[in-house]
Amino acid sequence: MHEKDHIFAAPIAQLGDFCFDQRVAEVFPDMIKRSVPGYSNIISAIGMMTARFAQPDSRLYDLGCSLGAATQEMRRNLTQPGCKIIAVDNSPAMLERAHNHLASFKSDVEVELQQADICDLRIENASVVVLNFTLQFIAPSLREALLTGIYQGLNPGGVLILSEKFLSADGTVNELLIDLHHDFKRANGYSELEISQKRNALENVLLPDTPELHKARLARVGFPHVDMWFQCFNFGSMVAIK
Ligand SMILES: Nc1ncnc2c1ncn2[C@@H]1O[C@H](C[S@+](CC[C@H]([NH3+])C(=O)[O-])CC(=O)[O-])[C@@H](O)[C@H]1O
Ligand SMILES: O=C(O)C(=O)Cc1ccccc1
Repeated sequence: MHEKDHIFAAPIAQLGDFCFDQRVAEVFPDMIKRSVPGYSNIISAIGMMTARFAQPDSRLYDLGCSLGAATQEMRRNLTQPGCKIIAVDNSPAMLERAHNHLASFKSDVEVELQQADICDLRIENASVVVLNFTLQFIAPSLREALLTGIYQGLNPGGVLILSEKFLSADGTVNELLIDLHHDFKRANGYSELEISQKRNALENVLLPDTPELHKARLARVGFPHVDMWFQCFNFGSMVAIK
């Protein structure tokens, strides 16, 4: 059903920056499953946390929704009345496919798809906010303002689920985790060329922070309860509760 990711399989003479265009959108489910250790566990847990944290008559946000995998899991696990899921991405190719993907499931929950820059979005009356591997693509200078907006838009008792690729503060461990991630990609059928070309394409685009920086920043914007709930190699997910 879904296409296999061969985007970096042949040598690319002028390797530009990685972007979420139509070619990436077409192979995205395969790409993310073979590239992000723990991705499917994190998606399941987003559903479980939705079941716990969704408040009646509130909004749930999926920021940088891509094809809507997290949105679908939130929708499937939502039991509170009067809720609406707002799924946002700035890539038209992703949003078009998210629309088709979400339309293929039956559900009574209202989902609003928005093409927008999440940094320009006003978050309101939120009980659940998901940033599933999206903050890492936002310019570092804009990250704190985005998180401040999320904190302010969350209701008391609301949750932010923040999944990211991390940098380890210890250089030796950092190298180990990156090597293990490359082993994971090899085991999933990616060649050395695919691994190195994608790494170069992501270099200026995906800028990871350390877990320590994430925690300090989440505390600074106001979250009283913050911790990592999952990590596999240099990928993981944090929870922040208001
Ligand atoms: N400023 C921005 N505004 C809106 N969207 C953006 C912005 N910058 C990047 N994006 C979007 O963020 C998404 C990041 S992918 C998320 C996976 C998904 N959450 C999943 O659970 O499957 C993560 C990855 O590919 O590693 C892409 O769709 C971008 O278009
Ligand atoms: O593939 C990688 O190296 C990653 O860091 C994960 C990823 C997954 C999908 C799009 C961009 C980055």
